[in-house]
Amino acid sequence: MSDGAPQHTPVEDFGQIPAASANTGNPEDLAAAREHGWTEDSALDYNAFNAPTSDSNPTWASSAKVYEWDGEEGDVGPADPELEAQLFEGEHNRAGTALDHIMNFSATVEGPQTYDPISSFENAGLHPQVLANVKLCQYETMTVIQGYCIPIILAGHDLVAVAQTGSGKTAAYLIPIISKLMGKVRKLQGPRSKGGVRVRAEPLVVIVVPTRELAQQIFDEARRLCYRSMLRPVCAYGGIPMGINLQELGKGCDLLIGTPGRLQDLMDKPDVLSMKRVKFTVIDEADEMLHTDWEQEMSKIMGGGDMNEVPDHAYLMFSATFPKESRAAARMYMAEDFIRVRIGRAGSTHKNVAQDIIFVERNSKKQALYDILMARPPCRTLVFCNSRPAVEELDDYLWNRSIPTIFMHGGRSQLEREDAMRRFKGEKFHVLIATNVFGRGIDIPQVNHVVNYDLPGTEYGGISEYIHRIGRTGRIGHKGQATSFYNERNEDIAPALVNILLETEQEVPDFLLEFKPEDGKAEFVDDVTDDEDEISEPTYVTAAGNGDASGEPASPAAAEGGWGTGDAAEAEAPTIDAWASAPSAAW
Ligand SMILES: Nc1ncnc2c1ncn2[C@@H]1O[C@H](COP(=O)(O)OP(=O)(O)OP(=O)(O)O)[C@@H](O)[C@H]1O
Repeated sequence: MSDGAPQHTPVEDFGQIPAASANTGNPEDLAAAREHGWTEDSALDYNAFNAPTSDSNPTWASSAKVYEWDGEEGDVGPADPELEAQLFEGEHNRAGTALDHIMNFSATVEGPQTYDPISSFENAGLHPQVLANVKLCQYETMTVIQGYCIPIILAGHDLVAVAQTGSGKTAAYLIPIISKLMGKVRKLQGPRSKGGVRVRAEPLVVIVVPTRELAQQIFDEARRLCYRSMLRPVCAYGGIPMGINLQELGKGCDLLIGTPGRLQDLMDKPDVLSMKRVKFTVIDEADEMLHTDWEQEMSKIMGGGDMNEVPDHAYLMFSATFPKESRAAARMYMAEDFIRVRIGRAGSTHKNVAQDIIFVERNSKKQALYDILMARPPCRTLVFCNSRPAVEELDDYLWNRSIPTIFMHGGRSQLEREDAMRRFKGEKFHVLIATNVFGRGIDIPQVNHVVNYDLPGTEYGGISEYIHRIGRTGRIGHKGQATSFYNERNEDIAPALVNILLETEQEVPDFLLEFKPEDGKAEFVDDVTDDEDEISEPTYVTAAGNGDASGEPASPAAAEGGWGTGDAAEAEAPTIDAWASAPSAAW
């Protein structure tokens, strides 16, 4: 076991010495793995895992540095070269060359009002510092979901937005929210700590996500987009000492990003956290968060405590999948005039992920995976199993065959989870074996291969989970490979799987042909729109899209890499002074 678990060598045997790095399995396997290019695992300090954690432990991702500016000399603070390098030069995804496959879906907008989409960040009317931060992020082309969501969020609507994995949904909500708040922070913001005295956190934005790793990732994106502003993001999730959260919240907080359990705990401490100023509540991976498993936490977060219930509070929900039952649940929380944006079919995926389905009997899976890893060039690989024991067993097996592995599941300590994450990002060619905890939202550059060692049957999230898992590769215009092991036990997912293969023009293997619809075309009965009787007097507006999933651009603008006319919504980027003096319609 490569990332901290003591099964292979008891922790105490290492004393103060870092663990030996080399896998100690069969010498032939070791030689074969090295010859193939699977690199040595790096040394791991087991003592660090056993060190007592304290509130000042600097290793927690939630303690990462944020830009601090009190605004006394203007809304935009001076550059901080060291932080700037850390935020923008570190490893994060840049758009790949196959961006057209996520740009050519048609968009559907449903709601009482529509907004022309915009097609470039320069013309989106963003706060100049947000625009500068977008440039530092190297976001050059605006993705379709961003072009539709930015004007809707700037206009203050409640929104449900569904778009393919890796299409930039996080920035689609963070950019307009941060832009709208920047320049108004002084007027809106809650207390700030002075002289080290803790204050009560009164965030303007609350972002709820299902996993700790996703909270950390969105926190990082918020740190980038809030750079040089007065806005202060804070991240709070379970598994770390509550004191760490209290310390960060006590400095003041404008954007709070967290997991539901920890947010609920914090809301139970009215002297620590007040929701009375919240202007935006964002539910990311919304279909997952609206699942009945989270009902108690979500009803508290959506309306509990002293939550701001004035209509100037917008609710935004985002996901790549939004099955019908989640859509019904979402409406409970939305204003009557909420807008829905769908890029392509809700729950669809793009063609940048090549999907192979391979028939493998249950007891041959380990060897099959080993063979695949040894047949393909080594790359950053993510392997999904459906249970924690299966993850650990597979990790053991591959590790003993000299493949560098890391494993991750909800049963690991937070220190282990954060270390696993750091190492997976830091090592070039590691294989991360994980449960569904890693299935959604996680954005790690150069994950070139995703393997569904266990396909997610209905009880593990079904086809939605499949879409999210394979979406860990092929992100934002990069190409990726997904391989899934199939046998008779996976028949429950077979019809839906075949539909996805047909929709994305992938080969349907012989053993799945019996599930192919007679006319050979993908059939989706549930994912097009809601039944009319479930919606209160809707006015549907279907916006002209820029194409369809076939990859054919629908307009010359799409062919040029831009799309939509968006004239009405587009505006010249204002100066900082003009921005600060502009009247705000809502606030
Ligand atoms: N306009 C853009 N140009 C280039 N890169 C972008 C742009 N917008 C976002 N990105 C980058 O694309 C990557 C994927 O974005 P993000 O994680 O928000 O995708 P997502 O749609 O939320 O995916 P998922 O459904 O898997 O959560 C991130 O690394 C992000 O920094």
